[in-house]
Amino acid sequence: MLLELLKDAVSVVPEGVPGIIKGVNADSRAIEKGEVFFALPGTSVHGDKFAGQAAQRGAVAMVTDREPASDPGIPVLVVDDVRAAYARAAARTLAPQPDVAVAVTGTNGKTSVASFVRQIWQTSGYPSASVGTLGVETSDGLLPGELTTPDSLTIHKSLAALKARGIDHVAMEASSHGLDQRRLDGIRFKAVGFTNLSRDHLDYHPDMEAYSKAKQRLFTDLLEEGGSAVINTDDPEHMPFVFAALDRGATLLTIGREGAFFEIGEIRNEGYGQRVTGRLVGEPVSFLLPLTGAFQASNAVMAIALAMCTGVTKEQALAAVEKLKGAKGRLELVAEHNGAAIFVDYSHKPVALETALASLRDYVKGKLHVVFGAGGDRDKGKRPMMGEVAGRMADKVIVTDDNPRTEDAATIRAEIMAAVPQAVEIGDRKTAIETATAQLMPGDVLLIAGKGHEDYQIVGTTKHHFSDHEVVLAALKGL
Ligand SMILES: CC(=O)N[C@H]1[C@@H](OP(=O)(O)OP(=O)(O)OC[C@H]2O[C@@H](n3ccc(=O)[nH]c3=O)[C@H](O)[C@@H]2O)O[C@H](CO)[C@@H](O)[C@@H]1O[C@H](C)C(=O)N[C@@H](C)C(=O)N[C@H](CCC(=O)O)C(=O)O
Ligand SMILES: Nc1ncnc2c1ncn2[C@@H]1O[C@H](COP(=O)(O)OP(=O)(O)OP(=O)(O)O)[C@@H](O)[C@H]1O
Ligand SMILES: N[C@H](CCC[C@H](N)C(=O)O)C(=O)O
Ligand SMILES: [Mg+2]
Repeated sequence: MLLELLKDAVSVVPEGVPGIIKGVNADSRAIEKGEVFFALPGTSVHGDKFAGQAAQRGAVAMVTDREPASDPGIPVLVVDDVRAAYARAAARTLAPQPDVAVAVTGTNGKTSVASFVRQIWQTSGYPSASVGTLGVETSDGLLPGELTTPDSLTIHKSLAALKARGIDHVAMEASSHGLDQRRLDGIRFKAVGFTNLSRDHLDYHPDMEAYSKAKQRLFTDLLEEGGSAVINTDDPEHMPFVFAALDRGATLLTIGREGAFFEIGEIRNEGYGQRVTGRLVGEPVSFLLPLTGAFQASNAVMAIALAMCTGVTKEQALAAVEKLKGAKGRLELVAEHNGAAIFVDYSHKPVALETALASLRDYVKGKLHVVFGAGGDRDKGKRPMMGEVAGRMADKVIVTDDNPRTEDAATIRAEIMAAVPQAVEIGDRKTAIETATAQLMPGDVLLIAGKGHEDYQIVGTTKHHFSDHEVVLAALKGL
């Protein structure tokens, strides 16, 4: 790997760096001989603390954003935005990447939209992948990952592997953490999308404006020149994204009830699916979406727009959405029992929970039940908000555990229960699900919210195997 490649990422290459470098890494524990160590300002510690270890393991230089307190014994280069430099260096050293990348941001719907874009591309004849909360997915299967937007090095290793397999189309989820931490800065997107903005992650971002600004980076900084921006104008927070797109000189495609690119007209339930009618660039269109919940119509329309920005025709896109499969655990009908329906959903934020419960109300002839909790070591403000939503939207509420992590699980439950005192508290998630399923009467609907695709419960720092799907099916067998 030529040192030349680094020059794109940093303005001046320090004296003494050899002509050939092996690669880049921001983790001193994983540095290999011949690599350049990027010392990043972390949320818990600054990477420069580990410069000595990096040098000892064979780093040939260090790039960072402040003068190190002590001489690490290797050349040091100080840059303004070392996270961005790291992302660009990772991109250059691991090039090439797939030719066509699109990304979607927003509080809810990213995983669904990325998956739908991948499926539309695939059905239209483009080998493709999605990268996000579920991991890296292709038509061959899923490689699970840890983060929604992985770190730059992981992303570029994945992209390089996809390219090597002949995959040239990739749809990515851009989380606010990922955007703020520049994890995607080495990628230029041909099209980007904004779904919606509501409360989440205020443990990380100082306020909602900072949270929105982090998401706007996708439009202001990462969209390639002449690229396209798809915006859901049904969301009240969409305007800053329109301005960001216009500032960038992007082609603007609006979708929603008043969308100019796709105007959503009527959405009518057909069984657990729905018939969507509207206008695509003024022309009347209609498709049968085999998914539950009006929010999925919005996600599908966004995916149609992103796919059409990248070579898919209107006819291909409309045919492909009729075959869409929902992302695992996104308002997924897991079982029907005794005339009642049981859904698993990944709503772990107030608006998502409200959206899921509102979507299911259409199917309730008896009572709407919900079992949910809230994650530990995450935004605490969400807890009473989710409690309030459940109390208002459901008839029977059970509050349980959802990844308490290093927090006291009973305290998390109490913070939810404060806003929904009529709820029943059952900490053990398995018992909570068993109790709820045993209560179901004909015409009832049960929503098990928060975990979706997850197959674990994190208590302390230990991941225990736990799947809402498995517990539901086992509980029904016992009834
Ligand atoms: C709060 C947060 O976002 N942390 C992420 C961040 O870590 P950090 O930079 O703060 O790490 P740090 O521990 O302070 O260390 C600073 C630097 O020192 C380096 N280091 C550290 C120790 C050592 O011995 N040697 C060493 O070199 C680290 O590699 C790092 O470069 O950067 C790391 C590498 O990219 C991430 O793995 C890590 O994600 C943690 C595990 C995490 O839980 N993140 C979640 C909150 C997250 O990012 N979630 C979003 C949103 C999900 C959603 O949409 O709901 C996601 O995209 O998944
Ligand atoms: N367009 C939407 N509007 C409102 N709620 C939605 C929308 N799409 C999905 N949801 C709700 O949000 C949940 C998560 O959906 P999805 O995984 O697609 O979103 P995400 O943005 O990827 O979430 P995360 O930030 O956890 O990665 C769904 O299970 C559903 O309850
Ligand atoms: N990517 C999300 C996942 C949350 C899922 C939920 N089950 C929880 O643990 O809170 C986050 O880190 O906030
Ligand atoms: Mg996601």
